[in-house]
Amino acid sequence: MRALGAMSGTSLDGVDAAMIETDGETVTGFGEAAYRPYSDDERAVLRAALGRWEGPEVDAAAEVVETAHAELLATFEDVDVVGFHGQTLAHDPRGRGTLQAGDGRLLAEVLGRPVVWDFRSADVRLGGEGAPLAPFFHFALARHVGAAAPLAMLNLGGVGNLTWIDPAAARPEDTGALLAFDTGPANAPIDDLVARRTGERRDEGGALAAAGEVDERIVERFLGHAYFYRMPPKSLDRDAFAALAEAVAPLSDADAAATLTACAAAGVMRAMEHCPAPPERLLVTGGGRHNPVLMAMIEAGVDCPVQPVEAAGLDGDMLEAQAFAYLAVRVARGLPTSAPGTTGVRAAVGGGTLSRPGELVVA
Ligand SMILES: Nc1ncnc2c1ncn2[C@@H]1O[C@H](COP(=O)(O)OP(=O)(O)OP(=O)(O)O)[C@@H](O)[C@H]1O
Ligand SMILES: CC(=O)N[C@H]1[C@@H]2OC[C@@H](O2)[C@@H](O)[C@@H]1O[C@H](C)C(=O)O
Repeated sequence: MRALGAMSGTSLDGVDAAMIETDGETVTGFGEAAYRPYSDDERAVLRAALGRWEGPEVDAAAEVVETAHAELLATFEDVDVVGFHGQTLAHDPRGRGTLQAGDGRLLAEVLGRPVVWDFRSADVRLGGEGAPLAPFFHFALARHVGAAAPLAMLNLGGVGNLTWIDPAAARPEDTGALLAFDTGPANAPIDDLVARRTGERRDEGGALAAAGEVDERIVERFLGHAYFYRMPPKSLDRDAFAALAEAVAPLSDADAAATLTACAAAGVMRAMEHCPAPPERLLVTGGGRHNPVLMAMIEAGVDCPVQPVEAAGLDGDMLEAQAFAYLAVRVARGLPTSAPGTTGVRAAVGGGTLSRPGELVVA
């Protein structure tokens, strides 16, 4: 199938969309990709809805998400199925659940294509974390690149997530094939700091962090957070570490950026200790791989080579969009998308709702 995936990540930068060819098991090809940034006004609407479960802010955010996706996804041709992640506004799997803004029924109508959406709710209902979901795709990619030994994949988005993969397993849902979980906050606290202090959107190339000194006491206190004592699988809300912003408030811009970057790296180092066997290499995807200071700190703290996914011929800017294309095909085929090793769900489950054009009833 020619599947189109779309991801609007926790960094709130914009929508990534990418085509892949797959039967939901093997990836047979990669296709075009496109990106649509949110305008400052749109981003403000999304930001105002973060942490909310309902109300006018959430409705306004959903409209922004739907409009941006409709514009971007309509530019693709020959699409058999769309995987639409939406924008996570709130994530509390052990409490109120998980909320991704954007109605897939509406998108199916507008695009005239079947759309798979709401990927996380079923997993949460069955006792899972609802995240991360990219690991089943990471398993397919490990096969695609011909990995012969266990490897790890790290996504450095707003939040970080790690997947340890045994490519010798027959299927991703098999016991021992995958271990996945969120490592901690990654770029989100850095982006928020930079926005507050300088009005910029990110610490371009890690320049600010490179000019600062890490406050090790803050990093140590950060690692004392209960999250790091939980066994994986486990997942995080974007703003779960809000206290970090207060901790670095007294520091200079550069020292604060360096310290938050060190915290992101420290979360990854802790995470690597959970790998069931030493990985041959750590492949890094997501925007954080463009930050050389963050990459150097991670490299200094783990025992295996650390490389951007491009070293394996993959596209680290589009990998999550591709993941939701892949997962859409799995849902369409009735295959599972998460398992006890990836989300802690009680049994392997296929999460996602398939909506076809013509199903939407407007009251
Ligand atoms: N050149 C760069 N220099 C420094 N940081 C960068 C650069 N490019 C991207 N980033 C960081 O990467 C972030 C975007 O990463 P990405 O698109 O992977 O996140 P996301 O998909 O929104 O998040 P998540 O994976 O948590 O859902 C930016 O907000 C920024 O912090
Ligand atoms: C609830 C939610 O949207 N989680 C995101 C977030 O961003 C990174 C990390 O936290 C990961 O758990 C997940 O996204 C990726 C795409 C995933 O599900 O694999």
